[in-house]
Amino acid sequence: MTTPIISSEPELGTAGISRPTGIDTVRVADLITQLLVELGEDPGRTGLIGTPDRVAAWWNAFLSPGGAATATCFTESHLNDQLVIVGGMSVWSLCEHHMLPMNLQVTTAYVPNGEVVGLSKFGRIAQHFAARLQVQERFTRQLAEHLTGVIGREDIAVAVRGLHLCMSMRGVRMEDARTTTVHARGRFRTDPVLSQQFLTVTTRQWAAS
Ligand SMILES: Nc1nc2c(ncn2[C@@H]2O[C@H](COP(=O)(O)OP(=O)(O)OP(=O)(O)O)[C@@H](O)[C@H]2O)c(=O)[nH]1
Ligand SMILES: [Zn+2]
Repeated sequence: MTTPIISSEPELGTAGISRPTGIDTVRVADLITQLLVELGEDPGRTGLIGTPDRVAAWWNAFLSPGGAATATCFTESHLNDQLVIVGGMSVWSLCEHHMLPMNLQVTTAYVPNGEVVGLSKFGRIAQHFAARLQVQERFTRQLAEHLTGVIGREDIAVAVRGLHLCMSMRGVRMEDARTTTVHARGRFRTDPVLSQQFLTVTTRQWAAS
């Protein structure tokens, strides 16, 4: 039987936002020691002393990066037709098929309607959804769906450009491959001008980076 590439749906929509944080670092360090042995290494040699603890600490930090997926909003009653694009955000996640890093460059956009969202929150929310074993497409959708809840309307667009180490440092070994995913909702689906403005700004930012 073929294993589906996107095989699981660990978190639907905005559900599961308060994921349990913290792992058993002692147990994880012990497992890393076992892995080193299986890989033919001597976990007691000088260079590897402390490695299992460091790896366990890294997993702990990766899975619970701090910062909730909540957003601070400010009333701006006169603002109801401006396009706000926050780009240049870069987060690291782990591909769930190979457990190798993927770098995700994220651009988000929305149209305020009497309220603006604190800009840093777009980055924090992106970090929140990156801090797990992921696939880029699911990350993109989770971010868009969560932001829809934050602004209380559907007028959200998210574009992500991914560099997958499983595709560049191993396997097919294509170092320049980049994957682009776009999730447009509300007016970003129905208004071609808005959609075009979003894509133009996004692609210009990516070209410049
Ligand atoms: N759609 C999608 N695929 C991904 C993502 N990250 C990794 N993959 C792919 O997951 C697939 C796993 O394919 P498999 O055939 O099971 O694994 P594999 O033999 O290691 O495949 P190769 O990478 O081609 O060597 C690969 O094609 C990866 O490129 C992602 O974020 N989204
Ligand atoms: Zn992979």
